[in-house]
Amino acid sequence: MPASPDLTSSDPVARLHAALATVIDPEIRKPITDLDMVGRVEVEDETAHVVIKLTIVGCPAARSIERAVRAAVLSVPGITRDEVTITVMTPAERSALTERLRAGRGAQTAQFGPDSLTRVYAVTSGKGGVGKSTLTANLAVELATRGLSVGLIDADVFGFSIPGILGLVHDGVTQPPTRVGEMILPPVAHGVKVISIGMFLEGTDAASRAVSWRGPMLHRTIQQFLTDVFFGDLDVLLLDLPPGTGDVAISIGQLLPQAEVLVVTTPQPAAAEVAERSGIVARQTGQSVLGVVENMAGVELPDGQRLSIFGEGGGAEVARRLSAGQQHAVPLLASVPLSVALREGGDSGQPLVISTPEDPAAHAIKTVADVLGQRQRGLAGRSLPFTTAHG
Ligand SMILES: Nc1ncnc2c1ncn2[C@@H]1O[C@H](COP(=O)(O)OP(=O)(O)OP(=O)(O)O)[C@@H](O)[C@H]1O
Repeated sequence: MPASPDLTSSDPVARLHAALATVIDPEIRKPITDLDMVGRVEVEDETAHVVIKLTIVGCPAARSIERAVRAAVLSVPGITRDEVTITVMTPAERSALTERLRAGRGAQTAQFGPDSLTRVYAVTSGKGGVGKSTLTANLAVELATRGLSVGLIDADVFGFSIPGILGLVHDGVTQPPTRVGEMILPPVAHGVKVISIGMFLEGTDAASRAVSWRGPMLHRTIQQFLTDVFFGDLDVLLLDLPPGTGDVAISIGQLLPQAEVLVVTTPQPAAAEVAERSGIVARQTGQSVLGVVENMAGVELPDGQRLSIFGEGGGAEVARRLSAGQQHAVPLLASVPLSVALREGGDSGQPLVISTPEDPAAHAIKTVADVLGQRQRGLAGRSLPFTTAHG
């Protein structure tokens, strides 16, 4: 741990360290000084000589780190020139860093176990195409804009759409995560740490990206996401599950028994039964159903008429059915109307909650975020292995 930053120190090297402590690794989201990425720091006349050790060769964040380091160095009073040398950590330094990031957690141990303070929400639906991924992505971004540390696992292995919705697909290529040894650093989109099976598949054509896996392999993939992906200290982890009641839902039940489940449905009465089933499976695997979100609900037209393409009442019906025989009623958390802006935001990688926050659909999504953002399992008061002020 570095000495506490002092930008006013009379020692120019101490001032440089203080300035470098403001540079955050964009992937790990910690100050580079906490990550042992700063090597030699010297001052000669008014020139700062700084050695930065990147975690891996060809680190995608290299450019932005270098830019931030130069800006930080030149912001120090008395420094007018910078000599920044970029090198790479030795394997020993890298594995020491990986160990520290795991904070004593063994290589094979999953994050977010039962004693974790992270709130885990699995978003499920009975049918496909009801807007589960769109809502999950918007909820994650909304929670991140509220200052929470948010991770998102796209466990919809057959229809992974989260990277596209969050703007992580460029020219048909999904931004890959960075690997540091065995550790995988998830790309960050709109403040959310995102991991998706789509990031591990080569090629841009549909055939090479089609996933047809059996249960055990799906289970291993989700398990790997929970062990090898470095999420750091999260307040909230969201999982976008595939539609239905298949293997992934059961794996999540086993791997994350404390997960609470959100059931997404359309207002169509026929969809209610299948949506109810996904909630029941979640319960059978020991998870609790937090609530129901109705999506693609009716919209008010300019002439005041209501257009309900998918009918009315499906959300309330699913909530009613899932409440039957339960000690606590399962609430209908929100009814998200059909929205062109919501669809466009998904297509352009600019989620509605930040691109058009005044849209009625954004308001409904924020109502759900109000519930998810309550920090019953938050990190407050926990002593953490890293300084969190910048992380
Ligand atoms: N409220 C809404 N208004 C308009 N379009 C919406 C709304 N919600 C979702 N959509 C659009 O509907 C389509 C399906 O949404 P999405 O991919 O999120 O569904 P899904 O339930 O995750 O599907 P699957 O699980 O099959 O991948 C997308 O084109 C999305 O932009």
